[in-house]
Amino acid sequence: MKNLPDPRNPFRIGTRGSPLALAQAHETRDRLCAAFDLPSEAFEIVVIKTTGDAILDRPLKEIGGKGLFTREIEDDLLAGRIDIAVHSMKDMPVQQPGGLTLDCYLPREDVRDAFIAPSGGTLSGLAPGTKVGTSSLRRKAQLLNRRPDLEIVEFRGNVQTRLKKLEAGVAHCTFLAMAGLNRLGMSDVPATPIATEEMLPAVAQGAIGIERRSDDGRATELLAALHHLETGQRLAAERAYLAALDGSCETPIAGLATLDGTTLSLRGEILRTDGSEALSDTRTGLIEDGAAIGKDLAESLLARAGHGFFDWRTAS
Ligand SMILES: NCc1[nH]cc(CCC(=O)O)c1CC(=O)O
Repeated sequence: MKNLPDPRNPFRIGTRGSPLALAQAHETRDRLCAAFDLPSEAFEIVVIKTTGDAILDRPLKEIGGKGLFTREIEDDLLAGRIDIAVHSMKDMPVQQPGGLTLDCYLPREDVRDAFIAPSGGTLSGLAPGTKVGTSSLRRKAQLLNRRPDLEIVEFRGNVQTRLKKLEAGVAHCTFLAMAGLNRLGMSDVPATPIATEEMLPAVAQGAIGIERRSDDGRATELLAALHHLETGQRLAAERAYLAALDGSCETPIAGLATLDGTTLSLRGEILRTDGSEALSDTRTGLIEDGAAIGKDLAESLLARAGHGFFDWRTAS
């Protein structure tokens, strides 16, 4: 490959500044160094402060929802201030702005949610009225669906902030993605993984995506060497499902694709925000039909839900 980055002309990797985002950017840099036998100085990690990082005291859906953490990074990418942007795919809208391409995924981490209770206890053993901290509409609805007797406490901030809130007694327990804990190397956190049959994760949970300007030939070549095929195939189905559901941060939606030989299975769940109703189903087909499987599953769930399933959106 001609025109490889070098320390005098480093390739700029844009990221948010949270510890998890930085870990993901470093993983991206390390993989690029290994794939092209380059020194780490050939890359520069550029930290971008986003509005979502600055506002910590309000629920995400009030300040702009999904895309809030990524729009400003995408502006820097379009303006040429960075060469690629590293994202948690779980936080990415299904469509990218014109001029940008998102088709490079790193190998997916553990997709499961984890139950975190520093003062002990199990998820099934929680006493009625226990305070559970989460700001995720999906986790809140899934939990209330099974345990309407629990109390949900709004809980934003990065992994470290949430753990501090638990210590301070704001809530008794919380949920975090295993992927985040693993990528941060936080094996000391008392985390119990929850089986996906028990709590279906968010679409794209555990996957890192790398975005580039569509016309940047160098970035296209560099990222082609990093792309993980199976992760891309699973996300194609999950994101087609999300797109057909018109999913945003404001709707409790879960979805997970798994591969077995030439077959892809996609399980999806949609819930009323208060947890009073949950609908789920699974579709299986050929891996290359992932996008159609996603759309088909979404449409059948929406048909069962009927008009008004998500109507709380206009009600409050
Ligand atoms: N919405 C925040 C967010 N985005 C991605 C992750 C975790 C890592 C991942 O799923 O890749 C988290 C935190 C969490 O849910 O615990």
